[in-house]
Amino acid sequence: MITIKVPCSSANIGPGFDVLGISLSIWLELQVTLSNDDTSSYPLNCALTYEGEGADHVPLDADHNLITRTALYVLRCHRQRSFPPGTCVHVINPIPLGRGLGSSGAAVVAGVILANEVGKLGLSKDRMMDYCLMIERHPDNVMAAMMGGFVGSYLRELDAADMERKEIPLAEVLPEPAGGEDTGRDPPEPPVGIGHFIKFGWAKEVKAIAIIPQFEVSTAVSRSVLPKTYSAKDMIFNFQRLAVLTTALTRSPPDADLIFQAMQDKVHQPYRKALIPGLPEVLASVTPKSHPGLLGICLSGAGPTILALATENFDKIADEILARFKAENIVCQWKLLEPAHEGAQVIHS
Ligand SMILES: Nc1ncnc2c1ncn2[C@@H]1O[C@H](COP(=O)(O)OP(=O)(O)OP(=O)(O)O)[C@@H](O)[C@H]1O
Ligand SMILES: N[C@@H](CCO)C(=O)O
Repeated sequence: MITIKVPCSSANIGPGFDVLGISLSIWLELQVTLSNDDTSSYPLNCALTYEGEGADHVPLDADHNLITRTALYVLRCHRQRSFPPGTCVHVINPIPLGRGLGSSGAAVVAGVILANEVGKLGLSKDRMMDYCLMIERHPDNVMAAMMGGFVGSYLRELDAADMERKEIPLAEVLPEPAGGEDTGRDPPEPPVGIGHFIKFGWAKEVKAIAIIPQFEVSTAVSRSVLPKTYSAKDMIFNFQRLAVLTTALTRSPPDADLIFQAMQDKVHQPYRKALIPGLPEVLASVTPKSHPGLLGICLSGAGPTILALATENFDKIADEILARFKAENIVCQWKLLEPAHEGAQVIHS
């Protein structure tokens, strides 16, 4: 059996919109077997089963599921028209969908690795990232999920021909149904080296409290409310904090006042409050003074999950945030998470 494990991730960490991501300890798992079973009656030759978050509505045929559609894109770029006969994939997904914990990023990373394994493609993690970035076009979640830990990344400026390939509409990269219009043509291959990254340190005492509301905000909707242009003042506000934050989070013991201020943001959070009732009040509800141990608080990815970084007092910090959401009639669960420094893993057994 081949086991593929991909961590969830929290993107932005306040000022680092589309730049920063941290992978965290909730793991999407694929259990993959290549057997003599006849899978020819399944779409694309792949028998897919699923348990966990999204089990009641995630598509379960390989033609429509994000993980297998992603895998098929990579296979077709390598002139393999479907999965090898006898492919069975069981998905175990504890990552809540559409909550800002990188569920789609994990699914895309898992799909690319699935293709690499069943297609015996021998791609490096760096090259697999290019395929991920053709699908999830902002690098923060996929880079953290693939590489692990606290990661900063940028997309390289591509030359005109590569840029054209990179900007091919998503519907052409990832048609749905995936096998619906197999024209026999190979799909657009990604340019090489689209995204570059660096792993930052992470002070060992810093843990992540994820407060997860019981409603979904799709990333596409949450991006559609953002402005197209920003004032120099707001950009400089974020740049100043971003530069300080990436080092502040490596220092032991962490400086709570420095980190709290460095996690403020003027680029995405203010615009997303319309989608997340009570967001400004939640973000203002805990400070290092009111809740010792708290380092900083922000929206996780595109929301609605709230990420609070802290060294202690986890229950009290979570209780306060839960109470603020409750005042808006929003029920949440919360989890204490650790960084997943290893990133995506493949285990052969
Ligand atoms: N395990 C999975 N299997 C199939 N589809 C999935 C899986 N995980 C996520 N998806 C798809 O991705 C969608 C959620 O992606 P979306 O980008 O909106 O949110 P997110 O990735 O959870 O949050 P964020 O990007 O803010 O961290 C789901 O509605 C579903 O279509
Ligand atoms: N940087 C992205 C992360 C969500 O996928 C955003 O905030 O829209």
